[in-house]
Amino acid sequence: MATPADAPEILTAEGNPRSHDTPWYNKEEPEVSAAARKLLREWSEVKDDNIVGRVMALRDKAWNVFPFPCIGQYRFLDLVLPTLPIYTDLLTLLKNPSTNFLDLGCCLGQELRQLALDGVSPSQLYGSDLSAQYLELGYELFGDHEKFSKATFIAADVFNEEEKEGEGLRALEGKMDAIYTGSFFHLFDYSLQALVAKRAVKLLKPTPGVLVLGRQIGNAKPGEYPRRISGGTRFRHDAATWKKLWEEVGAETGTKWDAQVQTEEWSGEFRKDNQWVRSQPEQTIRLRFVIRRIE
Ligand SMILES: C[S@@+](CC[C@H](N)C(=O)[O-])C[C@H]1O[C@@H](n2cnc3c(N)ncnc32)[C@H](O)[C@@H]1O
Repeated sequence: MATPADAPEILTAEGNPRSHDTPWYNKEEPEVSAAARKLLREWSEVKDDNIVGRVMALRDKAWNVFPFPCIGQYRFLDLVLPTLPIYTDLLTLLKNPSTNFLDLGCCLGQELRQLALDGVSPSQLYGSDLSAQYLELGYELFGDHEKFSKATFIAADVFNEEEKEGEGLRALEGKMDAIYTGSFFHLFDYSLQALVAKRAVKLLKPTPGVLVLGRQIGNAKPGEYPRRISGGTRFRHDAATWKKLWEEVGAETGTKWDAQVQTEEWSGEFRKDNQWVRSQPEQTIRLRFVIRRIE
């Protein structure tokens, strides 16, 4: 497998990564998608005229927690789960009140709010993130402390193996029917991704049919690529390496997984000072996936 450690990163964060001059901090107003507008209007009862201001103010608070490109570029409003081919079936599954859904690395938790708007009971919805501040900012963005109080949010490090029984993510082990991971695996190198996948296997009910869903950035030339903010690398998959990781995880956990993967080319361009700027290495792709336990 290629390891393009010398692959050019088009943009890096130099100096203070929280500076508003960081390449992926978009100083312009967000173009809020129709789907995100609908969610903010119908779930959060925000008036149309107030949406952009609310999103910009919230983005700056989230940026100060950690300057992820998805925060700087307002991608915390992306609603990807409803675009997965399995979404209608997922809603049908979650009509059963004994089923549970976890968004792992949920950040502000927009996908969970969409599920609730689409009729899933908040008591079946779980979100987890390293940052308690992001979880709190999610309540602030969606204005739903009360309305969403039956949902469960857990601030936890997915790699923390020291949790006591009944605490943190450990409290959810064996309880989930589906786990969503949006722009999450791609934060880590290959060996850490394998650990996340094994953690997901533990969090799911120990039975065929359970699902791991998500999206992430990859590369047609799969391998380890340098991180832009902190040191180290993150592994960029193509469909074949992503499937292979799940084969390996299956072999190590005594399970078997069918991975359906869609890929598309993606330049990762964004608006910066009225220009389009490339943010990702050559041959970057986006992957959307539905991974189902079959044994
Ligand atoms: C790029 S954001 C993606 C957010 C969201 N899933 C989405 O699709 O919009 C990645 C999220 O993973 C969280 N994260 C990073 N490392 C983590 C860890 N070790 N354990 C749990 N969450 C982590 C970050 O705090 C951040 O909210």
